[in-house]
Amino acid sequence: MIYTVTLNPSIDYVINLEHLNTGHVNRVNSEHVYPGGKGINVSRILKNLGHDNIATGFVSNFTGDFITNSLSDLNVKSDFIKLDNGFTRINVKIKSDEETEINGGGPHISDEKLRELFDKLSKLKEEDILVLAGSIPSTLKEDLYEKIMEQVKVNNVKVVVDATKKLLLNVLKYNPFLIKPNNHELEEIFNVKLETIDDMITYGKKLQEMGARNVLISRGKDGALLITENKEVFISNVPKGSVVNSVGAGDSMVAGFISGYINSNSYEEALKLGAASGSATAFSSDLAKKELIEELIKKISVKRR
Ligand SMILES: Nc1ncnc2c1ncn2[C@@H]1O[C@H](COP(=O)(O)OP(=O)(O)OP(=O)(O)O)[C@@H](O)[C@H]1O
Ligand SMILES: O=P(O)(O)OC[C@@]1(O)O[C@H](CO)[C@@H](O)[C@@H]1O
Repeated sequence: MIYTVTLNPSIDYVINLEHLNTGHVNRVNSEHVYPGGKGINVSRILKNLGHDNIATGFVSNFTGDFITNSLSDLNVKSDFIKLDNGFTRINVKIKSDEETEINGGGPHISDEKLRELFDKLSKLKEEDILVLAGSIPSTLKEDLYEKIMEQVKVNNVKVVVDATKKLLLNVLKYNPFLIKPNNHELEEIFNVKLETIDDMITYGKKLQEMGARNVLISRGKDGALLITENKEVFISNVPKGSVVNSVGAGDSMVAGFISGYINSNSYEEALKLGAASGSATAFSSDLAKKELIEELIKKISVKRR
């Protein structure tokens, strides 16, 4: 089974407006709400691609109910721990001349509730895949992903981590199966400017030397590159299309990669399906549907470096 953990889910409130005038009242042209948070997005795309999975993490209050109800409507299995304080955050995504995001802080998670999560994860087995994705609420310690990995490593669970900075660096010693920084996160981690693909490969390989098995570097509209545990490097293009909403493109790429890998056992195919899924979400108002992913995969070309 595939499990996704979203410690800090969100309702994504996506609004479109001509132009954002800060300091004034703005009226939207259209508005949508989606269950959000990186792990939840991964779960939704996995389900769209035909993989049963279980989304877990913490939810709270009426906004948390929206998350669990929406996932149930979408036939995505979930097993969230309910908090009795605060509320699941609402993240505002403004689509205007540019994309602006305002992400909420999220509720406090007590030690007792954290223990419940650890209990759940202790039951995972070697054949399971665990996806740890997104930020952790500011009230939790930065070593949480590390602690989770330490626990599941005992059972040889394959772990995928999509997180930034210290959160990511700290888990590398537990040899995650896959990490997916974007090129900006890679720059931030090493405090460098990455001008060329070769630069990105050099720094991606450093993350491998620090313990990651496979490193997928997403580059937004410029595609992606993959450095595999077999020391191969693959580079993917992006298909042509108009961008509607790139929120969740990275999560879709992670889900597509996992799906491609499960289906074919080939890293090259995994990258293809990951790239098609990322672009399909960028070209959709909500997360990508299977039909568009299947159409776009025909336009993905992967080159070996
Ligand atoms: N504008 C775009 N046009 C076409 N494909 C895109 C675009 N943006 C993203 N993609 C596809 O999705 C993949 C992931 O996107 P990106 O690098 O933006 O991830 P991310 O920064 O993790 O995104 P997010 O945090 O919004 O989910 C890219 O590697 C690319 O394949
Ligand atoms: O605050 P975090 O956890 O870093 O990111 C949360 C978030 O921006 O990520 C997803 C897109 O990747 C959205 O669904 C969600 O609102």
